[in-house]
Amino acid sequence: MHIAIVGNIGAGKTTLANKLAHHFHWEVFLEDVDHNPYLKDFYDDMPRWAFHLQVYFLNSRFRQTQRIKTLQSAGKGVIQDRTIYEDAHIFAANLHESSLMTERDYQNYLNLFESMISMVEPPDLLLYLRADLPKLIQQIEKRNRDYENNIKIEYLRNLNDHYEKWISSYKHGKLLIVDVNHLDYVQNPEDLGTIIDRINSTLFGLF
Ligand SMILES: Nc1ncnc2c1ncn2[C@@H]1O[C@H](COP(=O)(O)OP(=O)(O)O)[C@@H](O)[C@H]1O
Ligand SMILES: Nc1ncnc2c1ncn2[C@H]1C[C@H](O)[C@@H](COP(=O)(O)O)O1
Repeated sequence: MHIAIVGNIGAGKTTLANKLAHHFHWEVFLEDVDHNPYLKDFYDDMPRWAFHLQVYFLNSRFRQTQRIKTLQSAGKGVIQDRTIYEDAHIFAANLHESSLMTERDYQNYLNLFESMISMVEPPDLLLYLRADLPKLIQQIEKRNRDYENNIKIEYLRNLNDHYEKWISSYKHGKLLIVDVNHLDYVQNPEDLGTIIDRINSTLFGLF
């Protein structure tokens, strides 16, 4: 079983991924953020580092999908924090549309993505955490990563627009949309329970 959690920056993916992995006793696959050699530079100068960062994320995410495949073949359950689909359909697409990545770099990136995606298996469940801008901003501030302090509201809004468009056309498998605007699964166990019930219901038809 493979559940992938998707959503904008600060939506609560990592927090939920850890909680679900603990609940189901499954392995968790998180993003390569702390050791990412481009992320800080990217936030300082997006046009300069957009292509480098996208190639880095694409490769690290692809390697992750191959490790997930191996675990799944061994009958293990996996929770994944963010997917390779988001790199291309959300982040790279947004950078290109915002003129922060050149046409030449974007086409080069897309060709690479197309070569890789044929070897990627979609998750059994895609769990989209939908959050409005105030919630995202509040949680990005709460997390307080220094390089994210200057993220523009416009950037988050554009990403949210891309998420909504992508989710509305997602056809690779089961999809569960959870509105997290009024959920606090950090403080309230009932809120986590509600999400787990919805996952069980979508995946296994329980409840
Ligand atoms: N539903 C929630 N309610 C309250 N706080 C949350 C919730 N989800 C996440 N947080 C907090 O918001 C911050 C960002 O969450 P995180 O899981 O790192 O988001 P993401 O991985 O989507 O970027 C963390 O400090 C986390 O504890
Ligand atoms: N593909 C990406 N392009 C640009 N930025 C990205 C990409 N994937 C992740 N990120 C950024 C967004 C955040 O600053 C960190 C971690 O993501 P988070 O949603 O907080 O888990 O990396």
